[in-house]
Amino acid sequence: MSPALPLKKRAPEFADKEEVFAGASTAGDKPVLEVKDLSVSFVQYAGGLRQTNLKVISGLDVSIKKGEVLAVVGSSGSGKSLLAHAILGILPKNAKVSGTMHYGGEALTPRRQAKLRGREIAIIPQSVNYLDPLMRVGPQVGISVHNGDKNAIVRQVFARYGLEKKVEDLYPFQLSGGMARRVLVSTAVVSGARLVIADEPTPGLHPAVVAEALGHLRQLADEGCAVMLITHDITSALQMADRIAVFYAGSTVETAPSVDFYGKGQALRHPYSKALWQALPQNDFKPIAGFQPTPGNLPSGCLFAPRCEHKTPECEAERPPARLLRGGNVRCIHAT
Ligand SMILES: Nc1ncnc2c1ncn2[C@@H]1O[C@H](COP(=O)(O)OP(=O)(O)OP(=O)(O)O)[C@@H](O)[C@H]1O
Ligand code: NI
Repeated sequence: MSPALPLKKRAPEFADKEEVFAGASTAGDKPVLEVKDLSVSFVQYAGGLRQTNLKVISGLDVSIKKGEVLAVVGSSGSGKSLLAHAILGILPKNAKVSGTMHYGGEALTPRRQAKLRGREIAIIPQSVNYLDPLMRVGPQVGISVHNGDKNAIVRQVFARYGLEKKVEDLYPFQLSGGMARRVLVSTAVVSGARLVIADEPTPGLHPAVVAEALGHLRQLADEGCAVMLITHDITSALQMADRIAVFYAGSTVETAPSVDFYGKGQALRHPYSKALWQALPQNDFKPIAGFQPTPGNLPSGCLFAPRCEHKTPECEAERPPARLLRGGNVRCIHAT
C-alpha cells in the first residue's frame, strides 16, 4: 500500500482541471455537485398514440463538497440509481429531466456530462458484472487512464489497493468479491475523478469486504474527492459518511449530518428518517406500517403522509417544500 503514489499522480491533473472549475475557484467551500429540485419522468405510450408521463423523481436535492462523503439512503425504488444516472447523463432516451444540476459551480449540461463522465465524474458500479467479462482486468482498468502511462498508473493504483501484479492478467470471473471491489475502485481512481458515485457497493458481500470498500471511499474523500455513496444500509454508511440524504418515493425527505443518527432518532427532522432509524435491528426493530407509494400512485401532498403518525390535513394539501432546519434540510411542515 502506498497512498502517496496516486496522490502525486493526481496533483498535476488537478491543476490542469482548474479551468473546468472556473467560477468555483473563488467560492470557498462551494459544493462540487449541487442538485436542486430534480424531477425525472418517463414518457410512456399506453395503447396506440396515447402518451403518459410517469413521474418517478420529484423534489430531489443533494449537494456534496470536496472531501465529503454523502450517503444517499432509501429503500428500493426510491430513486437512488436514477439520481446517479441523471448526474452522469445516462438516463434512457424517454426520460425527461427538470430542476438544476451544477458541477463545480457551472450548469451540468448534456455536453458537459459527456465530457466529464468517466473522467472528472466516475461511477463505481454495483457489481463486477459491469466489467467486460472477456477482457483481462489490467488492460480493462487501463482504458480509464486518460493522462500518462496506462500500465504504470494501473500498477500503482493496484498496488495501493493490495492487488498483486498477477491480478492484472485475470478475467473478471476469476476475482473474489473483495478483489472485484478493489478493481472497481481502481477504475474510478485511475480516471482522476473529483466526484465519485458508488452505487450500492455492499449487498451480499462479506462484512470485512464491505468495511474495506467503505474505507476506500472514505480515503478518496480524505484526499479531496467528493463521494456519493448510494446504499440501503444506514448502519455501515454512518461509519464513514459525513452526511446522510434520506430518499423516499423519489424525493429527498431529509439531509442530516451523520452525528444526528443516535438514540431514538430525536435529533432527526423527518418522521420517515426517524421511523427508518427506529426500524433497525439494533434499535427498536419496529417496522414502518404500509408501503412506499409507487410512481403513478403518488399522494398529492407529503409523500409520507399516508404512513405518518403525525399527519394533519395540511400535510395532505400540498407537497412540503425543502427548508433548512438545525443544520440539515427537511421536507415536513411539522418538523422543529
Ligand atoms: N426506464 C424507466 N422507466 C420507468 N420507470 C423507471 C425506469 N427506471 C426506473 N424507473 C422507476 O423509477 C423508480 C426509481 O428507480 P431507481 O432504480 O432509481 O431506484 P433505487 O432507489 O435505485 O432502487 P434500488 O435500491 O432497488 O436499486 C422505480 O420506481 C423504478 O421502477
Ligand atoms: Ni438502485
